[in-house]
Amino acid sequence: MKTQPSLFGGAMIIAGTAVGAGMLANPTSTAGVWFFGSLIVLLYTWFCMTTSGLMILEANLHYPSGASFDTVVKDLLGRGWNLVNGLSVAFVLYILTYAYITSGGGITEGILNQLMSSDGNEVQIGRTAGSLIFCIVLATFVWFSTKAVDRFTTVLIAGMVVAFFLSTGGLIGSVKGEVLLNSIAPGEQRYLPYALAALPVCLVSFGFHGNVPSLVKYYQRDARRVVQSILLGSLIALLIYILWQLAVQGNLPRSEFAPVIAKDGDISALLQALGKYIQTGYIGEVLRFFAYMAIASSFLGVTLGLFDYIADMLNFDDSRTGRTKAALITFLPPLLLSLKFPFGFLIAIGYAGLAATLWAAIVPALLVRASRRKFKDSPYQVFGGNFMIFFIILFGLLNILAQLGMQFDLLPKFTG
Ligand SMILES: N[C@@H](Cc1ccccc1)C(=O)O
Repeated sequence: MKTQPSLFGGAMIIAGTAVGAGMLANPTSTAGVWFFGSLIVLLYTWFCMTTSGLMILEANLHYPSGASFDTVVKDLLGRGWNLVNGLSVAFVLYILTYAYITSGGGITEGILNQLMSSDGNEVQIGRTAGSLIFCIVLATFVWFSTKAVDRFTTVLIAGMVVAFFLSTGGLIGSVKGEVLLNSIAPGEQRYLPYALAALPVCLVSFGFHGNVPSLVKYYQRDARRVVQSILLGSLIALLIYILWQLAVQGNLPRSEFAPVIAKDGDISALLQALGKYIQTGYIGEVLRFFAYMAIASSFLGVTLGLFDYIADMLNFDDSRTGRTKAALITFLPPLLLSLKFPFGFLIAIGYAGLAATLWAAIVPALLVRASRRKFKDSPYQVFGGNFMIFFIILFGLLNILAQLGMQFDLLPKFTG
């Protein structure tokens, strides 16, 4: 008898994918609604994104293992939706892979330069080498197997958790009530107008949905296991985001976010601004390490989803040749793009949000509606009936509204 992979492994794949670049931008994008508002936005987004992940599972279970979006959407919603969905999935996964290679490549370059340089002998390997090394090393795990990704992601997340608690532990110790409550702050006193604008970045930070079909295969269609790992994985992400909000928004006053916002939420700008309020010498180093682990584990999760998606769509088998072909189509385009345009991280995350709303919120709800009509019996059904379908579509529409509102400057913009 084959033994089941552990629950922990699946939860790690989910949490590893979710916790990533989106999270690093959360405190800045929620500066307008500030701490309590951000808790509400985070909880709402967590609930909706977890539920939509479960909806993908429900629809997926009507199809053979390994069937991913392409198969399921085409059958349930038709060719038109499948085209829209396929384009938005590919767009999000590819552009995130690109974003991870640019930022992960930059950090790799920095670390290797530091390691190989000695007094009087400065080594500069360059951004291209950094990106190539980062991408090739991680891509090898994906090419090898899902199990290898699971193992390595677990190691990365362990490192990430340690770095996270070391850095935010220091920050949480110095949280000040008046900063957190913004009670003696000068400047802008309104919060509510900025609630909508906080949604899309939070949506990106709870994105893991490309991995649901992979998990169905991984747990050999054991629905209970997949549900548990989606719940556990997304709860871990939620917990980490709340602590992160507390660490940042409890130290850096709301009125001081201006320079960070001016730099599009750049993480080093954030650390610099924080530096005026606490001692960030070692915290800065550990936070950089944390960001690196977060980016690497998201890279693994996202490209695993993309890899399975491509293999399913182009009918590549699980042989060495099949996997090599899928790997080339997965990694080569974003790698080449990142070598040509090495600095496009934040712009990429922005576009990812809009496209992700479509396939990670709206399409899952439509899939469940269609599959409940088509199949009378389901091995698994998401709670909440038709109301939940409506609730998730509303969430998606609010996000699209927020994105468009920001694009066309129709929403009030918090500038610190
Ligand atoms: N949650 C990931 C991004 C992501 C979005 C959608 C699907 C998969 C991953 C991050 O914050 O980095």
